[in-house]
Amino acid sequence: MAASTGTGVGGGGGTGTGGTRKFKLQKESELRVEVGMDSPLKLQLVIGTAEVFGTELPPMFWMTFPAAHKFAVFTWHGCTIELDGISEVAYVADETPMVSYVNVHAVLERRRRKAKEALAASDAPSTNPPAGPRCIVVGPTDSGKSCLVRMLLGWAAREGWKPTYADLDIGQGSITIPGTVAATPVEMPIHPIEGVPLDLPLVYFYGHTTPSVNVDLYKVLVKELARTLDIQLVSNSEVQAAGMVINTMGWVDGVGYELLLHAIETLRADVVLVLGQEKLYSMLQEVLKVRPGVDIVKLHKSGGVVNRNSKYRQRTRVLKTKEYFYGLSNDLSPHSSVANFSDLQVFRIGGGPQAPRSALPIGAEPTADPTRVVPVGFSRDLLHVVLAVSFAKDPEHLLSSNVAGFIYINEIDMQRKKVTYMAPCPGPLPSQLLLAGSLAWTE
Ligand SMILES: Nc1ncnc2c1ncn2[C@@H]1O[C@H](COP(=O)(O)OP(=O)(O)OP(=O)(O)O)[C@@H](O)[C@H]1O
Repeated sequence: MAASTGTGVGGGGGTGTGGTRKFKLQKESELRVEVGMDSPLKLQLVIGTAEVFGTELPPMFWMTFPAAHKFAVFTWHGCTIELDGISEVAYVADETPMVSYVNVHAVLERRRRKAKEALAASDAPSTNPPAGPRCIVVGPTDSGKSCLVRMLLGWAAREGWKPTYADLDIGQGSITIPGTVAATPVEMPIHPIEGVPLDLPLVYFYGHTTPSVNVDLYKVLVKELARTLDIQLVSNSEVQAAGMVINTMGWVDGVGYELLLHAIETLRADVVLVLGQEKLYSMLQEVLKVRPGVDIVKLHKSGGVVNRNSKYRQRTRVLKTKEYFYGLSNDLSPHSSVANFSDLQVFRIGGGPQAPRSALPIGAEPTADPTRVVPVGFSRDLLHVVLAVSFAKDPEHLLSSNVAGFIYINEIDMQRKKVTYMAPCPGPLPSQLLLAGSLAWTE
């Protein structure tokens, strides 16, 4: 990708720059920015029109992007952008894959219209009603999947659709906290800083940030998510016609590849967008040719996508969890409560012997059952752990139930048998059934 560094006007762009500076962008170019690690950066659109990953910027309005944020401001027709604050990187690039991305949007748009017309014409409920496109975005880590997903959702919402956003990325997912698979309808373009507005998302708790910890559990949860979405979609033709945009993990080899195929099949994706990897594209083409009606499209990775190291990813995960309780700019006040150990029941999924040795064939070793629901006693091990509050009515349904939200364990008093926890809002918890994984965070 050719990149013309900083068409700075009266201040200059480039690396590690501070102060106020302007950038003039020609049509179909973008300003790529990496905010400094320690302080936020302000940005405003001075002239013309521009968008950040599918969401239009309001004119003459300073927006504050948090420290370490990486993004691009793209313009279809030309614009002038002003920055104020420290940027590690800020340069203008005139070669982007945006035209190919918007062409995909145009195809999805036609399919939505067709589904809407077909739904309007069919008066009797059917077991296989016409549906909008189910588009899944796949590719290795840091190939720009999440940003493409945002753009496709944003462009659809701008046309008045309400597509369903499903996020299967447990490492860097953006709907609630890491360690979950989730879905939510998107009614308006996703805010470049605040993210998806959470209008009762459907969330399943996996509890870990890598799928290899419990591959079977991950598959069960994706299946449950798909099943519940199917039920919801059938009763709402507007959402049904708008279809889905699905984000996936960047793990595309071995078990990761198997999980991708599982997701494509389980969520019945019919448009597979492969970002930035020829090998993955060929493999999927070969495997999916037996499934007619599935289009596989190869797309270029943007030259602007930034590689994030494991330290950066870990930091993002902590910030995302913190944001759940405190809000993006510390604008929420989480509530602290004390409960008796006997008031709450904590469980973990996975582990424990599957069957007693006596019930197994001679010579066979009992293996851990990855989907077994195991009670967890209160101990200091639960200190600083994030627990999910399940919607399950009883422990038998914990595996298949979605969750209402999360609490954080601040203190465990083993002598008085009391636990102090933080919840996003006051009042009793919607359920006493809690799920633990390996998600923890020290304030
Ligand atoms: N055109 C661009 N200019 C500047 N930054 C960009 C651009 N596109 C993406 N980025 C940034 O690059 C990083 C990686 O992009 P993104 O999150 O979309 O990748 P991903 O494939 O979803 O990664 P992962 O699989 O690891 O979650 C993000 O911080 C994103 O904001």
